[in-house]
Amino acid sequence: MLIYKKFIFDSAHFLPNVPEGHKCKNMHGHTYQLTVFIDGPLLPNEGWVIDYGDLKRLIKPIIDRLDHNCLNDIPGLENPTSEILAVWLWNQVKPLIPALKRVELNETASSGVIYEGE
Ligand SMILES: Nc1nc2c(c(=O)[nH]1)N=C([C@H](O)[C@H](O)COP(=O)(O)OP(=O)(O)OP(=O)(O)O)CN2
Ligand SMILES: [Zn+2]
Repeated sequence: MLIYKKFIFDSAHFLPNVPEGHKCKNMHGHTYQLTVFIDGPLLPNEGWVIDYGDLKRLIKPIIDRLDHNCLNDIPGLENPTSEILAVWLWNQVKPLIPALKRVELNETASSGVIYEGE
């Protein structure tokens, strides 16, 4: 069974590698929405795959590194496109939650990325 939990965070960024004149060369901010999907068996006693509270406890410290910070200042996020941030989030979460199946990251209401590992 696939379950999910969403996290919202606000971060500033700019994209250093876009051409001069591209709007994303300028520092700006987004309210990102991250959805993590966990795949596992329905545990018969608990009646759940994993406690949503445990997901929050494990993932919130990662989100706290991003929230109200400039992504470009974080090692590995020097070029913080949605794609690179999704891979970075995957690499942070996967060791903590091996049952991680997918991350979905929305940068805006209309733009986002889905990553399921290599
Ligand atoms: N493939 C990618 N393209 C773009 C990325 C990205 O991470 N991956 N990022 C940006 C910028 O961060 C930009 O701030 C967001 O662009 P966009 O979705 O075009 O934002 P808008 O709010 O202008 O989009 P609307 O069309 O108004 O919804 C650019 N490209
Ligand atoms: Zn942006």
